[in-house]
Amino acid sequence: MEFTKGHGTGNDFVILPDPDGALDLTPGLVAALCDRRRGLGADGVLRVVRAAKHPEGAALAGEAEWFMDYWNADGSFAEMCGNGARVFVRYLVATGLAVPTDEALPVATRAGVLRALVTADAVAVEMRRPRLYDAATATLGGLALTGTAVDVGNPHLVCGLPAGLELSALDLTRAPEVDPAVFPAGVNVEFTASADPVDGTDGHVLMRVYERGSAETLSCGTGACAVAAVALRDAGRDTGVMAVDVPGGRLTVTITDDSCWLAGPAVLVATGEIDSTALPTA
Ligand SMILES: N[C@@H](CCC[C@H](N)C(=O)O)C(=O)O
Repeated sequence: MEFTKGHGTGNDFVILPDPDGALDLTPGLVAALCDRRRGLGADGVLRVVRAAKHPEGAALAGEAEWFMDYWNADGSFAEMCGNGARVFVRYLVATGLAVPTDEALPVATRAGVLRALVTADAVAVEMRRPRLYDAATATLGGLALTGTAVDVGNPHLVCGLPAGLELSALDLTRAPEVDPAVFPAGVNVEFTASADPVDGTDGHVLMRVYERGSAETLSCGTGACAVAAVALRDAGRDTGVMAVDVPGGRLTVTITDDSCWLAGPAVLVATGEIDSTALPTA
């Protein structure tokens, strides 16, 4: 099985080319590939399949040639992955499966068709505009933090830290507890602190994330969009440009009246072949 490994601000993925949708990708195989000791190791898998050849992509095949079949490291599905989409587009362009033009490149996902713009240093994707919809609590080792639930195609809970508590003090080796009635399908939880202004932006936020299906990661693109929307709301604004610093680097989120662009580096680091018979079995 051929693979490429890539990452966006440290959020890393195994990319599996499967243009005709022939691969029997199972939750067990995904979890084995993402195993950091006995597999390749990754936060998730991106299967590159023609939209027309994937049951969830077929309806979008008229709008986008390629479908991003995204899986979390534990073998569960997610509707959307912002960094995954950026790395997916980097792969399409690097392998010649798509040719970048001045026009934004469409990509089909479980959350609909997104558009991407590619430069040498960055890939920007237009995400769904974040929708802030509820207040909810995350509890972490006895610390209860109230935050804002946000829909970015996938579910998020954004919790600001109280004054005096550093992001680095949080223990994210365990999942934060959340109310399953508010998040019946689980949730990605972002913890945030504000930071000094960055030139060319309207605000600057630091964030750590515990991802549904992947545990703590170095970055989460949809999470950055959710965090930016909450920070803008807290500043009394609906639109603006936010720098979001994650442990793996910096993402820039630009929210307008009708769009949300997520931008940052997207890097391919290796290509090779996997001996799937040597992977741990589920
Ligand atoms: N890392 C991603 C989000 C991946 C999906 C998430 N774990 C979920 O289950 O919703 C990103 O960059 O957005």
